[in-house]
Amino acid sequence: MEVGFLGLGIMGKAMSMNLLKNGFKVTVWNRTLSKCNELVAHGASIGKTPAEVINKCTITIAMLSDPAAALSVVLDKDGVLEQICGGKGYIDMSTVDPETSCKINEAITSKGGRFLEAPVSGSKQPAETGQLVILAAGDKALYEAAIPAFDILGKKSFFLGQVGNGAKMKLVVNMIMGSMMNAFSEGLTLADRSGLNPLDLLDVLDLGAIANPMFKGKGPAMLQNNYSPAFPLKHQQKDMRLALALGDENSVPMPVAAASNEAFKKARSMGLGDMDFSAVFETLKVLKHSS
Ligand SMILES: NC(=O)C1=CN([C@@H]2O[C@H](COP(=O)(O)OP(=O)(O)OC[C@H]3O[C@@H](n4cnc5c(N)ncnc54)[C@H](OP(=O)(O)O)[C@@H]3O)[C@@H](O)[C@H]2O)C=CC1
Ligand SMILES: O=CC(=O)O
Repeated sequence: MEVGFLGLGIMGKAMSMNLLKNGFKVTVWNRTLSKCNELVAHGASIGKTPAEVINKCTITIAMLSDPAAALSVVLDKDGVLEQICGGKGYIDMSTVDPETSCKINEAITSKGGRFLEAPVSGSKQPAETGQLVILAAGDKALYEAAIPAFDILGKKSFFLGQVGNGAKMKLVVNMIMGSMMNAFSEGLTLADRSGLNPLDLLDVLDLGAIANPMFKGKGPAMLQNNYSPAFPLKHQQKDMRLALALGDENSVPMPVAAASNEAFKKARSMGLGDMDFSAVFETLKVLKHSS
C-alpha cells in the first residue's frame, strides 16, 4: 500500500518509519525539509510540497502540531486542497479542536475528496512500536481503506461517527491526562517537602488503585529532572486550552482542568514548552523554601 505522510515531528517521524518498516511505500513531506532525510535513508520518497504528495498518493496522512498548522497545510499555497479530488483520501491524525477538523472536512469534501480525522492516544514510544490508540471519525469508507495502515500504527482503532467526535474524544482524554500530571507533580512535591522519600511514593502508587503507566514511566525521570520530550509541554497546554473551550461550549465546569492549564501556561512562561509535559513539575520548585 502507498501512503503520503505530512509532518515528521516526534510522532510523524516514528509513525512514518513504522509504516516503511512494515512494507508500505511512503512519500513524506515536512515544513523543514531536511527532516525528511532519515526517512529517505529508509526508503521513503519526498514530495516537495503537500500538494505534490497528494497528487502522488491515494491516501495521505498528516501529523501536525496544532490547529494553525493543520489548516495551513491544507489551505495555503501548494497545500493539500490544490490536488485533492475524487478518489483521494486525507487523514488528519493531529490533535486539534472539532471546529478545525470540521473546516478541513468541508474543504476536502468540497473538492470531492474523502476526509477522516484520526487523532491518537499514546506518545513517542507507542508510535515507535505501533501501540497507539486511534480515535477516528468521518468517512467510513476511508476508515476501512486505512485499516491496514492503522493496524501497523496502533493496537486498537475506534470509529466514533461524525467528524469532530475523534477530536472531542482526544481532548477529553488529554484533559484528564494533563490534570493527572499536575496532581502527580503536587504529590511528589508534597512527599518530598514533608520528609518522605518520593521514590517510596512511586512504589506505593504502583501497587494501589491509581497505578498507571504514566506515573510509572515518567516518575523516575521527573525525580532526576529529566524532561527529554516525548510529548512536548506546549502541545499538552494546547490540548488543555482546547478542552476548556469544549467545556465552555457545553457548560461543563472544569476547575481542575482550568488550574492545570494555568500550571502548564506557567511552565511555558518559564521556557519549558519544548520539554516533556512532565516538566510542569518544575513550576512547583520555584516556591521552594518560602516560609
Ligand atoms: N508527542 C506526543 O506524545 C503526542 C502528540 N500528539 C499530537 O500529535 C501532533 C504532533 O505532535 P509531535 O509530533 O509531538 O509534535 P512536534 O512538535 O514534534 O512536530 C510538529 C510537526 O508539525 C509541523 N508544523 C508545525 N507548524 C507547522 C506549520 N505552520 N506548517 C507546517 N508544518 C508545521 C512541524 O514541522 P517542522 O519540523 O518544520 O517544525 C512538525 O513536523 C500534535 O497535534 C500533538 O498534540 C498526539 C499524541 C501524542
Ligand atoms: O497526546 C499525548 C498522548 O500521550 O496521548
